[in-house]
Amino acid sequence: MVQSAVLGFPRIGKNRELKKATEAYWSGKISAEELQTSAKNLRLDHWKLQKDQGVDIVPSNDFSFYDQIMDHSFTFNAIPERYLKYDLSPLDTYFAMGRGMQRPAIDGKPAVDVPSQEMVKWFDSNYHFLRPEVSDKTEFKLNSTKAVDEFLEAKQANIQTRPVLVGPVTFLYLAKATKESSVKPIELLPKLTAVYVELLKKLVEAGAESVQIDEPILALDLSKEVLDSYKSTYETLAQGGAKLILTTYFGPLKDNIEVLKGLPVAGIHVDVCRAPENLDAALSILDDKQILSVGIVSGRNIWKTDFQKAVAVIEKAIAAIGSERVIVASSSSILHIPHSLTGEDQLKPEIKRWFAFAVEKCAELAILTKAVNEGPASVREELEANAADAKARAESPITNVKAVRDRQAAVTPEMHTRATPFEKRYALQQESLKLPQFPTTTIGSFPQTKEIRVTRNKYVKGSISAEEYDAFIRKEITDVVKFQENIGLDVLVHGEPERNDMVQYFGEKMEGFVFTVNGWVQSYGSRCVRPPIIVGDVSRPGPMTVKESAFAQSITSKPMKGMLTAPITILRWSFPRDDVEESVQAQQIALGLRDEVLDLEKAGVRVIQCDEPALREGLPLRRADWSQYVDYAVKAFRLATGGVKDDTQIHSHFCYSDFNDIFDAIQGLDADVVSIENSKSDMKLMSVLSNYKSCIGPGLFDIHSPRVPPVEEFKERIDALVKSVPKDRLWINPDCGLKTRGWPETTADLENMIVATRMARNENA
Ligand SMILES: CN1c2c(nc(N)[nH]c2=O)NC[C@@H]1CNc1ccc(C(=O)N[C@@H](CCC(=O)N[C@@H](CCC(=O)N[C@@H](CCC(=O)O)C(=O)O)C(=O)O)C(=O)O)cc1
Ligand SMILES: N[C@@H](CCS)C(=O)O
Ligand SMILES: [Zn+2]
Repeated sequence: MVQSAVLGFPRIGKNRELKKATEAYWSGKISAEELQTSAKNLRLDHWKLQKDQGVDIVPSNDFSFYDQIMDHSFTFNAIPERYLKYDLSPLDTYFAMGRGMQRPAIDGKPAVDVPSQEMVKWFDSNYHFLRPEVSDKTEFKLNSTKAVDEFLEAKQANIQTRPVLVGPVTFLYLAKATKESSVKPIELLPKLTAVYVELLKKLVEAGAESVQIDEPILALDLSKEVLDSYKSTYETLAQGGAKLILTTYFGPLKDNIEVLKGLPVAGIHVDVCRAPENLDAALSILDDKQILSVGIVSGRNIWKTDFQKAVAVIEKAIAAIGSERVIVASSSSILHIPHSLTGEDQLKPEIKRWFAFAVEKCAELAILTKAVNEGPASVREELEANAADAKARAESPITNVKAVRDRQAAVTPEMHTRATPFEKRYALQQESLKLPQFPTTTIGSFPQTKEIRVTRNKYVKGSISAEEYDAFIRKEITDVVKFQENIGLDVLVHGEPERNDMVQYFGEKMEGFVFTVNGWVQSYGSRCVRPPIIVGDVSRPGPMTVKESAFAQSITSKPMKGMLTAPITILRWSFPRDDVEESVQAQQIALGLRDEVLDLEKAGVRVIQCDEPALREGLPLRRADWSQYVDYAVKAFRLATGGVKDDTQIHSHFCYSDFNDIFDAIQGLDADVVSIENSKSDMKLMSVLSNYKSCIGPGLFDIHSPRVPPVEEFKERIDALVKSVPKDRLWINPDCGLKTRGWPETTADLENMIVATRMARNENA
């Protein structure tokens, strides 16, 4: 019999219970025990839910208080010394690794001041993980039995789960070596693998029938050294005695499939949503006992699975190896999609029928499994309904809007190019903006206070009027503008108080998108987003930001930066269509933004920032596919911004990435100023900065942490930057927007940043 499996379930909870409980713990409103109880209840709910939908193999240890990779750092004792010296509880040590900690000495306990670990994107998704840090001094040992405890917790509730571990090769590949270390992380594999064996033995003792071991890096281009390490690593892991299902996802395995041949694992999992060719590749290397887990229900998008096509794929696997050896699975963890469609009653029924969220994906897995086990007739109604939904979507008029397609057909190469080269137009901008050396600015958002969120919530629910909400937003903008003037920033922002989210807000203003009320997806830690869904051709019916930016400019003599989200970020942080190329969707969004940019310019806004933080994460996982992506991504940005006058200054912003990979693309955007996250990545940008041809503002402080760097730290960072960036090209700014910060630390951060900038100006005048 074929079995169904989920590789990981969203942990945040139907109503973001985990977010609320963790944040309540951080603010001292609930105890550690209360937090643990909430987490336990959620885990139990989620196991039951998956079982109730009919899933055979449900995961455990997919739960995390902050991030599953950080859980592994913690489990295997890859905890940098800086988190251990304060004698914090294990839970607080863990959270300090995730979000840093800064607190004064209290009750005889010493003051704590420690930044968080580096946060990076999980492959090409909008989820972020905390990069493990290792060194030759790291003493791997079993520091936590979380995986075993959660397995036993489920067992106690009579639910047999399959524990999930991130594989040791992936863990070390994603890790970085501490500065003092002379060892490459991957060289630590033998030491780390020995501890994995210990953990696997414990899981087997506890009763685990099989263990899911995730090696997603197999979808990347890998060096021979990394590929060669699989054989010895998995031969050692076999000593743990667990039946291992080695899990790959997010892309084609291509030649990497060869390293899986002959590995002592019970089975392998491949993603056939992203890469249908993985099926044949996997079938070609399995031995005559190994299981094939077919990842056919997408863990990355919200579209209903095409049952007819999926059944054909599964039947092919069954024909090749027999039904006892086939598992029908989600393509990856379904962490990346919202919890459930229940309650999304605002969605038009004719569109809602196109979607499946996490709970519905579980039901899809059960239906597909039944279809192949008991024959299509056993689920005839479901198959017919699914086919009718697909047909209705294909025939919907919103998927092909003539006016949008005509406009796309009329795009010319000239529309992508500014009239004058950077050097000349920057001189004109300097003349008009009159900015000092090392101009200071922020990335756009200021603290989204409880009051802002609650007021917006009232407006959305209709308990305050549009006029009252507008007046509230104007007051917020006024306060933020006055604050920036007082503190001495040079290029101001309006603070983005009217925006629920930098992508959702724009989606809501454009045609072609739909929205959820509760479709939250974890982005990092307790932070969630509600990605809009692109269902049809996209266009912009009217101005989206002009009212707020023009108002903000009208109340100050300093330059006000208009703030937009750029095409690729709108596309990537939404759920894109799967029936149209992403390049086409990016161009549609770009045309809408082009109109907005020109309207802002007309309204007297002389500096316009188009944030493109998702540019790096959009890079395909394989280098061979990069140039095609970079080409349309860069064109989309240039189409959005290329129509402005010479003295209108275009900014862009990037965060959370390894920029070395996209440096040429960033240069290709032809923006006048870019701000780039830098503070947490050990200033690793420095090596490429001197090659950048326009102005650049490497971020000076980490906005994810409440920790306030002292003036000296800011000054050291500026001094280091002055050595790499020409003095007339360096801008000073934070890493990213300040929306997640409170006002006290925002004020202190910016004050310190400005004091340090003034010191640097005096020294470099
Ligand atoms: C820059 N980043 C972003 C990414 N993706 C996006 N789509 N958007 C981004 O900004 N990816 C990379 C990074 C990830 N960083 C972040 C940073 C911050 C958040 C965040 O703060 N998320 C908020 C939710 C934001 C939001 O949608 N707010 C709405 C609804 C607020 C709300 O919860 N309202 C309550 C009622 C009010 C109350 O009592 O507080 C409710 O609905 O119950 C709004 O402001 O209107 C978060 O809270 O997690 C995300 C990613
Ligand atoms: N303008 C946005 C960019 C975040 S990446 C902000 O400031 O929040
Ligand atoms: Zn950012």
